[in-house]
Parts: sequence; C-alpha cells; structure tokens
Amino acid sequence: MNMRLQCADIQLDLSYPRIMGIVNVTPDSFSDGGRHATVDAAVAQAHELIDAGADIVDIGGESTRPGAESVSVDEELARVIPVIAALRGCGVVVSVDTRKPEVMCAAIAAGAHMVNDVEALQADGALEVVAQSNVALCLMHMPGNPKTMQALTDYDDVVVTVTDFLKSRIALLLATGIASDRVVIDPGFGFGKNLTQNLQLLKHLDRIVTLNYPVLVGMSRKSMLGLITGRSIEERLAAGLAAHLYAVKQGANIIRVHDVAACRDALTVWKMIGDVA
Ligand SMILES: Cn1c(SCC(=O)Nc2ccccc2)nc2c(=O)[nH]c(N)nc21
Repeated sequence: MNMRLQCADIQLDLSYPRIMGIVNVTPDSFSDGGRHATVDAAVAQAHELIDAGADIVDIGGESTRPGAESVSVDEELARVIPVIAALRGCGVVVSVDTRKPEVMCAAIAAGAHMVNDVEALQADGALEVVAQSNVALCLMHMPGNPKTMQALTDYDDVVVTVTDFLKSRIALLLATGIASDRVVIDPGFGFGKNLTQNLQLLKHLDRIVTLNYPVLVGMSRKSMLGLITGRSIEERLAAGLAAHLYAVKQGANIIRVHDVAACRDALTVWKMIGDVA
C-alpha cells in the first residue's frame, strides 16, 4: 500500500492510523435551524475536532442515513462551501462528504483536499470533476442509494461483492488517469448491510486491505453497534473504539469518527505499541 496519500497540496503519511473527524452541516444537527448559525457552528465544530487531534475533517451537508431526505444542489452548496472556505489554511486535510459533482467542483475550488463519496464517484460527471484535480478520493461501497440500500442486503458473499466493487471502481479511476496515490477504499459499514454482513466485513477486512490501497472505515455510533450492545446513539463510544481498533489491527488506515479525542487516545496507545522494540 502506498504510505503517503496525495491530498491536493498535502501529503498524508499513512505509516500509522489517522483520524477523520465528522462535521455535519445539516440543520437537524444543530437545534437553531438557521443556515448561518449552522455554518458557524460547523466551523467551530471542525476547529474543536482539529484541536482534539483530527488529521482530516469530513464536511457533509446531506445526511445519508437510511431514508434521509435528499438535499438540493443549491442547499448542499450553501451549507458546505462556506465551511470549507472558512477552513482554508487550518493545517489538516479538509474532506467534502458529497455525491454531487457540482458540490465536489465547488468544494475543490474552495480548498478541499479530499472528496469522500459514499457512491464512489458513480454520479454523471463526478469522475471528470475529480480528474481535473489532485485531491484524494475515498471510494465507498453502497448498494443502490440511501433510500434503497437497506432492501439490498441479499449478497452471496458480502466480502466478495464489496471487494469486487472496490476493485472495479479502482480500475475505472486508474483508466481515467487518476494517480493511484490519491485513492482510498472503504467497505461502507452500515450501508446496505445487515449486522452479520457488517461483522463479516470487519472480521475479513484483511481481504480488502490486500487490495493494496489505503482503507477507511466508519462505524462510529452506527446501528450495528447499537444492535450488539443495546446502547443508544449517544452511548456507543466504547463499542466504536473496540470495533475501530479491530479494524486497525486488520490494517485499516483511516478511522471516521465523531469522538476524536477518545479515538486519538486509543490510537496513541496503538502507535506506542507499534513503535516499541
Ligand atoms: C459520509 N459517511 C457516513 S454517514 C453515515 C453515518 O455516519 N451514520 C450514522 C451516524 C451516527 C449514528 C448513526 C448512523 N458513513 C461513512 C463511512 O462509513 N465511510 C465513509 N467514507 N463515509 C461515510
């Protein structure tokens, strides 16, 4: 696996696991509802996560939870672009979490270093937009779309299906001329997978790691953890740390989390063990 991820003008050293902090710029995330307040709160949240040790902040304007309402291009632009612009020069990798090529284009122009696309750049025009840039690209597996994915859990072997999907997306990007040191892959925990399938993807994550690209995983607060522990969304930190450390043990390189400070401590312990003789 290439140990340095090209994120526009930032090279991210992946010789040890990195943390992607989650920033939701969705009014439902902040009680006040007003967009200006939402943007300001999101910028403040990003700085909090950076201070807590995030190596990447992932700025998302459209919730992709099962059955979530889709957001117009203009609304998503109005939410995420001001936040990305405000983070210019913040010192960490700024990622835009979007499926829309128009949002990718504007985000890259506003200074984003990475595109995190839960649909793996399948939207018309997405490939062309990112091919003109040097941003890092996270390709995640999701069957169908957020509205249909939960009905699409009939896999013969979920690990084979996900691995084959990621292989095909990588091949397409390389054929488009995109440099391999920009590509990150992600099995998409919770996207069109039942509990058993999520656990199989975690247990056999090494088979995705052997594709020889950096692997990003995101299980933070997700329902798979709730199903196992019975905990509510606010109470899933311990379960999330356990799951993410198992993924790191299997070779995951980037962990997408809400609770950056806790994850930082867990990965600091991990790194110390790795660095000792
Ligand atoms: C944007 N995005 C998401 S959003 C879903 C989520 O956090 N749901 C959720 C959050 C909190 C509680 C319950 C569910 N998950 C991933 C992921 O696993 N990988 C990559 N690359 N991007 C991702």
